[in-house]
Amino acid sequence: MTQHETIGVIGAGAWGTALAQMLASDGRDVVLWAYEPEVVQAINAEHRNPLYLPSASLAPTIRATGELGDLTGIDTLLVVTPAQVLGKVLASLPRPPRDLVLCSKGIEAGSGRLMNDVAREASPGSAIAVLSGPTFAHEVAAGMPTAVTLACGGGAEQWERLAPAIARPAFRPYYSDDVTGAEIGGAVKNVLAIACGVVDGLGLGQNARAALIARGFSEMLRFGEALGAQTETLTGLCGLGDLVLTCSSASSRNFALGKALGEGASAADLMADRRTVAEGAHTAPVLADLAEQRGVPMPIVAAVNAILGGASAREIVAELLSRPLRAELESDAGDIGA
Ligand SMILES: NC(=O)C1=CN([C@@H]2O[C@H](COP(=O)(O)OP(=O)(O)OC[C@H]3O[C@@H](n4cnc5c(N)ncnc54)[C@H](O)[C@@H]3O)[C@@H](O)[C@H]2O)C=CC1
Ligand SMILES: O=C(CO)COP(=O)(O)O
Repeated sequence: MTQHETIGVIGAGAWGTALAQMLASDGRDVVLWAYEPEVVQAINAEHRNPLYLPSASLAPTIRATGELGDLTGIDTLLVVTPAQVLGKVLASLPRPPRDLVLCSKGIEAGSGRLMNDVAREASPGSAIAVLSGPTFAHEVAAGMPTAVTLACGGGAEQWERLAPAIARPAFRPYYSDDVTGAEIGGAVKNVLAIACGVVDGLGLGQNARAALIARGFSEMLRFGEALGAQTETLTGLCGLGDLVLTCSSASSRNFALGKALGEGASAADLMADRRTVAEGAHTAPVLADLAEQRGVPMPIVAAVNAILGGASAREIVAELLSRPLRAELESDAGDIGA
């Protein structure tokens, strides 16, 4: 039997646990770092993660640990913490690994940095890749077919190392070298998924949701262009693909958060004491600031930010609908003077 390299996964929420299970599906050893001691205990004793992914039975070759030092000597580490703690967790690694594959979706509050910039500083010398796409954790854990963008900052040479380590029969990575684009797709779609949830919660119908997806995608493209992302990256799995998935299903925590807001729940109540992460709620304020600083119009992102800040969802949607009529494409704006 082929001797596979051991892979490490940092973060045993729903997504880290699902990725560990997918990676272990060829019989390889996976070391999974978990933040909570009870998660370490449950995975090692019962091969389950009742806190974050109760539906999955986990492979016995997944070994959980609470010690980041246990990842020392593993060349490939997938990083799957919430975005806001990624830098802190990586800075606690005793030694930077050869390859870091970032799977978290968000922008750092305060600094406005994408995760690859955060990781570069926290883990100097590691080659950085970004894995992102339409990937509900429970489906990946169940072995259902899934495709992702694997954007390799280390180019084709890094892809040659990572693709065989990560691909499985039902898990297909597609190569890209656009790390910035892959990250922007995942971060922005979370905020747009909240918007679609709000529209659903308000009962505004499927036409409105489709309009939000299309106009939200324009915002993603504009922001991506301002930050140097390739448009083609954002039209792929990690942009449009993930946007369509999370804007259409209450399996998305971001969509579900938006739906509850649309139904009238208060943002403060919904965010208090929540165990699972809805990254869009953390990304919206920093994304709205970045867009404003760079002069990128992102009215849907601004609307989500306002609702998360306590504004009435119904009033904010009414404001969005009363904006002046304009050209759909910026390239046509000059024709009608708008
Ligand atoms: N769940 C999914 O289907 C997918 C999630 N993602 C992304 O993966 C990242 C992680 O999300 P999930 O695994 O879903 O999380 P989750 O919502 O299932 O669990 C929360 C996670 O945060 C960890 N955590 C809480 N406080 C922490 C701290 N101070 N330090 C370190 N870890 C802490 C918990 O241990 C747990 O791993 C997010 O950025 C998310 O956007 C990406 C693709 C799919
Ligand atoms: O990113 C995801 C699927 O690709 C998961 O979305 P949620 O974080 O909204 O559940």
